[in-house]
Amino acid sequence: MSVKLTNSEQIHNLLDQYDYFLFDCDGVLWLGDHLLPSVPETLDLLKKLNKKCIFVTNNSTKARDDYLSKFRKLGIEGITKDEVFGSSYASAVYVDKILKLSKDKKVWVLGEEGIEKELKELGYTTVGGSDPLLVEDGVKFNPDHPALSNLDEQVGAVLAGLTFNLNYLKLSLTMQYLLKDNKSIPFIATNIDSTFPSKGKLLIGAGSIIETVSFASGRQPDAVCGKPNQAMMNSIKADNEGLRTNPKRGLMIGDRLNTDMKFGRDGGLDTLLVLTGIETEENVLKLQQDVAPTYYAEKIGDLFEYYKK
Ligand SMILES: O=C(O)[C@H](O)[C@H](O)COP(=O)(O)O
Ligand SMILES: [Mg+2]
Repeated sequence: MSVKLTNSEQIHNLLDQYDYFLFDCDGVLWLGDHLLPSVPETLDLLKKLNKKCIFVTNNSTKARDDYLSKFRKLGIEGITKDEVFGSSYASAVYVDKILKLSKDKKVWVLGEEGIEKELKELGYTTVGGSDPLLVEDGVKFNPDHPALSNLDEQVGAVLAGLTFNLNYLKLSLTMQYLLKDNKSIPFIATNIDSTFPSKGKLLIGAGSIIETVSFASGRQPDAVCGKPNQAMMNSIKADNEGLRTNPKRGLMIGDRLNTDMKFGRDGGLDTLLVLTGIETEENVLKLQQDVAPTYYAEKIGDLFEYYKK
């Protein structure tokens, strides 16, 4: 049964128990550009207590550098690039190190600049993505659009993730690449999140967008690189020996059961679910023990707010 964090003694005991705090971002630290309550104070408290904070997001619209800018813009200083892991970075590393795609091949992107930037940083050329030629503001879809009959023969992989700038042309082009060459072009997805938590409402998530081209092409992704895939956990453990040798000194904090909580549990960490994103207390209380988070709380800021009481 998950323990709800509601008092100072629980928080003091929790802070003594863990050295590594892995934070999901959307629905935990912020909702879009709205910082959630007492987040800076909580991160400052953890820093004062010499805790290691690492940020792990499935939101592929930004590259790691963009997240550093977002933290600074929201008044959170002192975070370094090696403390930020995103599904755009994890997917680009997959293309480079696992798929071993030759650098003279291109990657078709259904997604935003975060994916493009991480791929480019590894030396890849991308097509699609934020290309302005694929924006059809106010223009009726043209089934004879030249791009649909002039696919780029250099494309050697399709990488799909979250985009807020979706249109029928981008979906249709992605589908053409998934069907091309007898469906042989590798299909990589950044993450499976079905919804995107926004202020007070749930919007369409990357997983639902990817499901569209998956259903239409009759193909499932060959790899899904974000949480709960352990690739990012393994990278984090490779950089943090204390967590590698004793994962129970780590706490994974998130808002989604099938990504964040599974990611932490599968990595051998304890887990804290916060109710500021996707999940509800009612859902948590119905969970079987084997998938229930170790703890849950109304919001991450409760770590600070109860600590000082
Ligand atoms: O739709 C998505 O991709 C996800 O809702 C979103 O980006 C999750 O980000 P996270 O909560 O892992 O920071
Ligand atoms: Mg989240």
